[in-house]
Amino acid sequence: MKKVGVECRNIRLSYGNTEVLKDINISIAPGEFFALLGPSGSGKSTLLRLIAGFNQHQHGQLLVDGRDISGVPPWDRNIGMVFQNYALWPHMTVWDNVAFGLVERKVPKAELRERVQAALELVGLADYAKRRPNHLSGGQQQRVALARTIVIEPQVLLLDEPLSNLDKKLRVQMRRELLALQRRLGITTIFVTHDQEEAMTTADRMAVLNHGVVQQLGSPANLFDFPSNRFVADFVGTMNVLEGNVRERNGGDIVLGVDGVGDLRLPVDNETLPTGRCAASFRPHTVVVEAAGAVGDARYTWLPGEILASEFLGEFTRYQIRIGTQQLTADQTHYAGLSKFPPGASVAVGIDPSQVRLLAA
Ligand SMILES: Nc1ncnc2c1ncn2[C@@H]1O[C@H](COP(=O)(O)OP(=O)(O)OP(=O)(O)O)[C@@H](O)[C@H]1O
Repeated sequence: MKKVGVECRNIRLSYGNTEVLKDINISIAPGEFFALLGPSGSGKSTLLRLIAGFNQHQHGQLLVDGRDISGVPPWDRNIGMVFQNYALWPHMTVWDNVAFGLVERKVPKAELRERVQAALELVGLADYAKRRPNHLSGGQQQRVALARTIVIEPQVLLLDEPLSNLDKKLRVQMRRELLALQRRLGITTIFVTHDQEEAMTTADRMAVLNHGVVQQLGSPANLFDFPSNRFVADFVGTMNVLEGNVRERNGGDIVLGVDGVGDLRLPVDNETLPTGRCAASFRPHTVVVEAAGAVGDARYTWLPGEILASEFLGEFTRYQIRIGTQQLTADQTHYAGLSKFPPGASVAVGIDPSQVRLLAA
């Protein structure tokens, strides 16, 4: 099957006076697994439904394979969508659910049988053809919904939070299956989720949406390592933020006077030398915690701190630490027998300047 690209050009959509999508520009490559990530109400489902043809934008263009399909009804789009609640027909067997789209399209019987069988095999449900959906587990129902969509051989597959009804373990298993299936079929896929882990583990690239605006678009690693603003930094993973004023510039370095803490010397990219008020942002796993007074690695900037609280999460311990008048989070890898710092302990907190991103405050 031909792989097609999907492009949103200057798309705007309003419900009454409320602008829900504001000038969306996204270009998805043929065969790409693309995630739309954002909090509740950010406009993810509205955009997905717009691509499916259930919502109509008032401005801009929607191109599939270079052709503007704005105004083309859903059934003429060759786009398949899997809904959050699966939307299976409870009175029909698994077979009939999967066959439905082909019956509608008046596909000849022999071909229909072959395609339904192949779709069920693809999702590992060939032995469940005679069951009804309510006699299946959540994961199996999800697979039926996928088979039902894939069987019509859409050029684009849209998935609206397809894993959110499953428990955590099954969700992890299903997202791997989904990715493997997508790779096998090579079908351009757009996946909506509010779960950053789900987006990061599956997507080739993703867009973070907030209030109907694309905040940033890129590979998961790019967004995680180089968030372009505070919203993305906070939404994709956990981020420490220390606000302050740029006090001095020195070659490739700047000195940030962090409120209530003191100076932090940071290397910056010359082209983006910031001025004025800034936020030094860094991930909890890049922070090192040592006993107060220990001689720490010279690569780090060391600040005195006090443990406020700790959470043991198995693989690591997450500390809340007070430094000056601010608070930060530090994740320390856990090893058997390793003692932990109790609340109230004085510690030295090491910040790795190479891992700090300066963002607009
Ligand atoms: N039919 C509608 N009429 C009016 N407003 C709507 C309609 N559908 C959605 N909205 C509004 O549009 C905004 C975006 O909704 P949308 O469902 O796209 O968000 P979302 O990011 O998918 O959220 P969630 O993760 O909760 O599904 C919300 O403020 C919502 O209230």
